[in-house]
Amino acid sequence: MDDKAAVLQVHEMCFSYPERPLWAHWSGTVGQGATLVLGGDGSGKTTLLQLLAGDVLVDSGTLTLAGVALHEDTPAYRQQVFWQDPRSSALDALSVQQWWDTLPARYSRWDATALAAHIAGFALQPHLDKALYQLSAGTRRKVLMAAALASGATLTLIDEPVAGLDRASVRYLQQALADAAAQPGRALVVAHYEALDGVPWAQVIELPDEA
Ligand SMILES: Nc1ncnc2c1ncn2[C@@H]1O[C@H](COP(=O)(O)OP(=O)(O)OP(=O)(O)O)[C@@H](O)[C@H]1O
Repeated sequence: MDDKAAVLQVHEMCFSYPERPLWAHWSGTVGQGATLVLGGDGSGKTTLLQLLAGDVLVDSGTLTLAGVALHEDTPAYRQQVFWQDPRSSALDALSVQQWWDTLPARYSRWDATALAAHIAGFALQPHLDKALYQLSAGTRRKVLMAAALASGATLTLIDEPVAGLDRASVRYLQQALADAAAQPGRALVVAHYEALDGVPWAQVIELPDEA
């Protein structure tokens, strides 16, 4: 990819867990549009999203998002990222609406009109006053993805988007991802264990299976 078109540049990234090396001097770019991270169980998809988010720090190497280097200005880098681990319990006590209400102050390009469309598209209206811990895994994912898509964040990271989703929601997600990916200057990175049809992927990053 032409580096000038890159939203995110990764240079010489190294990262290992104890006894599990994952990245050794990897360089690459993520451009505008939708990127699929494809890999089986344990291949490192979630870790890659955490690294790109600046949530887990690289052992060495640099990540630069829209001109901001993570190691030089970590808050400014993270400010441009939407990342919410679907397995985290950090938001559990909040209702869906309470959590969403915190987000326009956090994301300068938050799109309330898009959120209203995602509520309808994912059939979330009956769940807005429920606490996140009360939601099924599929509904919780839809709540996270509605926020991710509406955030307008320069880099939006989504892990395992279709787990627990009904067919109508998967169809809506494909369309909503395509629409978000068409927004200028926006990169969406989606991790999934197999190809996800119906999304115009600009790029695929394939991870080798766990040895
Ligand atoms: N905190 C950790 N400490 C040590 N090893 C870890 C840790 N988190 C993940 N791993 C290991 O790193 C590898 C990649 O894990 P990761 O969760 O990133 O993969 P994944 O592709 O998202 O897998 P899955 O789809 O099963 O969640 C796996 O071998 C996993 O066991």
